[in-house]
Amino acid sequence: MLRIITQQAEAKNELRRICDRTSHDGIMHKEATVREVLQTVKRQGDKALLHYTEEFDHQRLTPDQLRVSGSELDAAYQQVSKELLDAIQLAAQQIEAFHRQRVPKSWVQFGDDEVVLGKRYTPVDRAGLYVPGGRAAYPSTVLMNAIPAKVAKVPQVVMVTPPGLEQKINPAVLVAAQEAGVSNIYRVGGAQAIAALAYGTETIPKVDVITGPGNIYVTLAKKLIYGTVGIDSLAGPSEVLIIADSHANPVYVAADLLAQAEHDPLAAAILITTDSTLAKNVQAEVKHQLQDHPRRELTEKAIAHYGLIVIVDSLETAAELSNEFAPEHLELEITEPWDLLNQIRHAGAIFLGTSTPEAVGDYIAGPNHTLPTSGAARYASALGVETFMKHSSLIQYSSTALNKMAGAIQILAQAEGLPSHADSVRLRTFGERHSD
Ligand SMILES: NC(=O)c1ccc[n+]([C@@H]2O[C@H](COP(=O)([O-])OP(=O)(O)OC[C@H]3O[C@@H](n4cnc5c(N)ncnc54)[C@H](O)[C@@H]3O)[C@@H](O)[C@H]2O)c1
Ligand SMILES: N[C@H](CO)Cc1c[nH]c[nH+]1
Ligand SMILES: [Zn+2]
Repeated sequence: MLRIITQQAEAKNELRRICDRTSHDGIMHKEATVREVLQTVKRQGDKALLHYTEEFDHQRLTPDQLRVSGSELDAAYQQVSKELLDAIQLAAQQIEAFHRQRVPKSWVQFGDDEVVLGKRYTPVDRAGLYVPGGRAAYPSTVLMNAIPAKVAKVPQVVMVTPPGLEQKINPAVLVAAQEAGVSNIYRVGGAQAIAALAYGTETIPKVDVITGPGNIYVTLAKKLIYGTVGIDSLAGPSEVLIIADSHANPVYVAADLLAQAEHDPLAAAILITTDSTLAKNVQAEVKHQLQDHPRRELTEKAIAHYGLIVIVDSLETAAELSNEFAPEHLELEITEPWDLLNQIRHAGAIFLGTSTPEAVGDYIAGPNHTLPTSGAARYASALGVETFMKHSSLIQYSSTALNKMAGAIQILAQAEGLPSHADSVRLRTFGERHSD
């Protein structure tokens, strides 16, 4: 049952609890498991991957099965319908068109005294994509991760994904990977896959950056491994927060809540509304739509633990509560969504108006669906081309410019107790060492 809350203080507490659901005490024992998995893969390589795949995915693999073979990749095309291939290709075009619009560009600026400053963008050498595959297959996530990497011109893009039942990865995932130019695919999921990409094993190459969403184990592994390797963001169990007024359709609102809840028992689905009738209708509609739901058990779990309806007195209050939650997806199902937009400060992706279900963004609109969750939208953003790039600062000084700045540099260096810093400037300008 989706609960309805009317008290602001209670709503704030509940929203905090839901936001923190991936870090509360009950989850901490999972962190211990993940730490052990990371250490064991670091020490034992492929042997550990096979061990954990048997333990967590219940699949017994041989070392040569870790890498998906060319014949399996070819066969995948025979196993997807023409309609599915067309949809994958359409989504790929839309995602590529969106991501090509804002490719970071190197720049230089010429200032006074022949000073040149700038930034030079370069791709990472090797990227590793995590494509989830525990409770659903995600060909859309392949595209959302591989296409920005390709646009960034990353020379080598590899992918990991859970082995699937009977060692068979969903063929749509394999087709999407080929359409998007992934060079190698490895049959391993969970924290062990993240460890393999971060440390490298006999079969899987060590990468420079790991991107892609995943469940709590994957997300904890990314958090713990950061620094050994770059990561995109903490894109964990999905969440949606919908702000709706009396004009919203309860049938659509309920469907949009369930569309995120069905991802994971740890998914979150929240409605904040100014209309108490809508609240009751959505509550009834969620119950109705769950009746024949093919993923009823897990969706009901998410709704029961991390589902919520809050009734508020104004859209301003709704925006304020939403900002505190910082949702992965925010839907504005209100008559004037653009008017409320300037009050929204934190959200991974914002869907405006009643004809924009979040699923449009999951599959086809073009913006990336790999988004920060559990409050990370307060400081992080959607995956993008820039995730696969870094920039080097460019600085060139003439002797005139150096002479002008020499005094200030030496004073700062002395204040920091770093005499050689001061010398490196003084020797070029006056020719005396600090000891002279
Ligand atoms: N935020 C985003 O951008 C975004 C996008 C798409 C999907 N998602 C999320 O991705 C997740 C996909 O989850 P999933 O489970 O379907 O697939 P997944 O691939 O993320 O996780 C499956 C893996 O988890 C590991 N695992 C399962 N139980 C374990 C246990 N008890 N101990 C240790 N490891 C264990 C297994 O090795 C398995 O391969 C969902 O939470 C979904 O909401 C998020
Ligand atoms: N809603 C997910 C991000 O939380 C992305 C997705 C992929 N396929 C379906 N949905
Ligand atoms: Zn989704």
